[in-house]
Amino acid sequence: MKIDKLMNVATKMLDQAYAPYSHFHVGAALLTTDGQIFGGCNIENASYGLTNCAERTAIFQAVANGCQDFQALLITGQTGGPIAPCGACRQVISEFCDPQMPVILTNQAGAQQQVSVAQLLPGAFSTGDLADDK
Ligand SMILES: O=c1ccn([C@H]2C[C@H](O)[C@@H](CO)O2)c(=O)[nH]1
Ligand SMILES: [Zn+2]
Repeated sequence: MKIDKLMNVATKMLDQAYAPYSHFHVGAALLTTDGQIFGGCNIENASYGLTNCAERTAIFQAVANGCQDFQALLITGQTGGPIAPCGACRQVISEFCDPQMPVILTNQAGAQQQVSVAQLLPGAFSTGDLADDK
């Protein structure tokens, strides 16, 4: 897998982050099954709750460009250890990525931890749960 390439893209994304409130920059890089890479950064708002995380920016960017098949996601930030995606991102990742897809959690100091989508959000609410009600 192109982990080095994903790390380069995610690291470049740190410079695009719009984070005037937290000053905490996050970058993500999403690899499609056909080999394209979509980057994402966090984008904050004066109405704090409207903030969009780097992971969701990358996924939405890919979907808006016609890609919904993914093989890996890498996330990086200025954390002490591997960065931990928030609950909202875990839910959105679960919507678009297979439970077994690798997610590589990193920081800028060289930490790297690989987990699966299922490990990030065990028992995720999904489209199948909606059908149960009908
Ligand atoms: O995995 C993460 C964790 C946090 N953030 C952003 C949201 C906010 O802009 C800032 C501080 O929470 O970092 C992300 O983009 N991804
Ligand atoms: Zn998030």
